[in-house]
Amino acid sequence: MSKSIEVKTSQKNYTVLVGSDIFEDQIKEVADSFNGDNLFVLVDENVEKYHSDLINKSFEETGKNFFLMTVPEGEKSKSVSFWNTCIEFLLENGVRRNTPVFVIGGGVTGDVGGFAAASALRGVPLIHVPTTVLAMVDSSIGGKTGVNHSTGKNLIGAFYQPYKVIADISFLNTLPRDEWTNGLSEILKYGAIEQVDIFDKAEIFLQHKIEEISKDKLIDLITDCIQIKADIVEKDEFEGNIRAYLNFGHTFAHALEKECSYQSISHGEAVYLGMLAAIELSNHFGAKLNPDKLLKFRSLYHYRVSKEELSLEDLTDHMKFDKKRTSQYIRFVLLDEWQSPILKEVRSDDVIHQAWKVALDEL
Ligand SMILES: O=C(O)C(=O)C[C@@H](O)[C@H](O)[C@H](O)COP(=O)(O)O
Repeated sequence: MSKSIEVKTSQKNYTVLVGSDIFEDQIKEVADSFNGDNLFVLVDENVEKYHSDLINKSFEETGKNFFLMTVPEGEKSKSVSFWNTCIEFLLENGVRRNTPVFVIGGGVTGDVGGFAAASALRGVPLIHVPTTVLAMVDSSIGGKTGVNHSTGKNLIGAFYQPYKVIADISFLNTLPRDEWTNGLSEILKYGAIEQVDIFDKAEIFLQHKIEEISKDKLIDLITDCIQIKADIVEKDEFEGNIRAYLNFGHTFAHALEKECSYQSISHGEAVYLGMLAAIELSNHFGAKLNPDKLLKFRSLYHYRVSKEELSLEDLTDHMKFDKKRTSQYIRFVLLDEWQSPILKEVRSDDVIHQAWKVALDEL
């Protein structure tokens, strides 16, 4: 079974294909749709480790020359310096405006590789091949590309829509368990901001061992999430208003990731705590949200950081670089009720600290 979603944006319309064992055929089909003789491939080092035979065979079968570069794992690759390495790789090997660049990996590879594709020659065709749950349901969709800066996460980048997204769930077979949980947070986010039945569908992660999850149910859930994101992106491509709702929990999360030097906490682990903090903050402003909807999934998260290591003042300071700010105050995505997100400026650090405390008690 495979499912496709069309994403319509001002830059381009594109297809997101979700299925199992679709990689090889899709690479050939996409490669055939371009005239030139060359292809570029940026691939995450772990994906390459487990899937190099499939990747090499698939690109060899296109009959074109392919230049392949490995992207080291981890958030350290989301840097200006590694973006520059990608640019040198593309330019020195003769990338042209019509040369497709395939970016194969999770959120880090997609973000930095996507930004390289967005900026080389002011834009070359980008094909996202997300290989993690997080990248399939979130980061490969909607055109956000970029790298981190010393002042904060994702502060340099561009909106650059891909030519196509190929989400082959067979790559998930080699994904470590904690990486599944990393993606679960973004799935739960869609439940919180938009579609209540996502919470029920996400229970497959509680009910089954990863290897026993039905492929059809997984494809169904991933497709639902992509459709929610596609609908939001179509209405507000450049985050003028409602796209910011996709940032639910992220103002807290990005601060946590920075405080942990992007090492001892993953993006998804941080988003989970960030959503708990955002729920507490929403309740402070009058919502009546029961956090059990999220806490039900707590056992799937294995944190390596303790609350004693974290300073509320430092965490709150990091939030001051958040991109959603339009004044001196931090702007949060909160909920009036489940599936009813709002943007709200919060003026009191004490109120923010209280939200942090409640979330960090989960550590
Ligand atoms: O696509 C979006 O818009 C999102 O905000 C999705 C987020 O889940 C994602 O983590 C995104 O990369 C965060 O972007 P940022 O603009 O807050 O850096």
